[in-house]
Amino acid sequence: MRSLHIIKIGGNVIDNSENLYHFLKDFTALEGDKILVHGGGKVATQLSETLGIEAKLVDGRRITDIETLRVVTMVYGGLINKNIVAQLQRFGTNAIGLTGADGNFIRTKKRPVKTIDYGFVGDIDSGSINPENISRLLDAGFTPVFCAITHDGEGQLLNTNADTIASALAVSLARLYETTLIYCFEKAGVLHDINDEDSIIRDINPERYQELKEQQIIHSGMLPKLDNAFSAIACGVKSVIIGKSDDLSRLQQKQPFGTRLSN
Ligand SMILES: Nc1ncnc2c1ncn2[C@@H]1O[C@H](COP(=O)(O)OP(=O)(O)O)[C@@H](O)[C@H]1O
Ligand SMILES: CC(=O)N[C@@H](CCC(=O)OP(=O)(O)O)C(=O)O
Repeated sequence: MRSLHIIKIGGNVIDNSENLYHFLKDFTALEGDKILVHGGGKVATQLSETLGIEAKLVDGRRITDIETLRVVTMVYGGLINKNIVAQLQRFGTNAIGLTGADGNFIRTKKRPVKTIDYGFVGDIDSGSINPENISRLLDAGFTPVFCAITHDGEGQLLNTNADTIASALAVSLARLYETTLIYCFEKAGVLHDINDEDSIIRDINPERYQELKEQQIIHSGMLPKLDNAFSAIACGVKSVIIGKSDDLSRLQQKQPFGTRLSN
């Protein structure tokens, strides 16, 4: 089975042009098939506020009314995606920038209204992704770069969390590839003390995860990231790593890199 790396970068890396430059250079140097997934929540929040549209997030998920959908489509599908693609092309990666609507790669369902109406937010289910289609792109020599925009198949674009997209792609492609999912962000990994970059927790299994949650060592944005990560492992993804975008080259050099999750 061929190996595949699915790497996700979040808003704090994208927002810092120097960090983004180094990350994309190291991403290019990584050998073998690979897919990049990017968020950009921080940039979307900044632009919303500039435009006088209040940004509302509940449990890390953006309430996406029609105005906000316009903003995130422009920011994720346009500004950030095309900027990343152009930079990758400069480094020699033949990147192709995609929303989930392009090629019908990721079809989602609008989140049903329960206690909260999230608006135009799309949830991924088991039929959302066709791995054979994505595999064809990889075989043709392209490196797909997915943003956080998906569609419902009936003409409606939807906003979908980028961590969730990365995890769902990894699960779906695990049928065809030996898949490694890597979440890159601005810290060195899951830290014992969030203010101490040397306090990396090298390995976490589900039992340790429970303890770390109870001790409130892991909180906020790290909770959905780890929930996504453990569900990916449970569904056949070979390994999940959470680490700093600046340290990606360590992977190629087989040096310790971030936090590794295991069952
Ligand atoms: N134990 C921990 N180690 C590292 N980060 C943590 C931890 N617990 C909570 N976090 C928080 O999780 C955040 C990462 O989640 P998020 O902001 O969703 O990432 P992304 O940049 O990928 O969107 C970090 O910026 C940090 O504030
Ligand atoms: C529904 C939902 O919350 N979508 C996310 C998509 C972007 C994202 O995930 O960006 P980061 O990875 O930078 O946080 C949002 O609009 O914030």
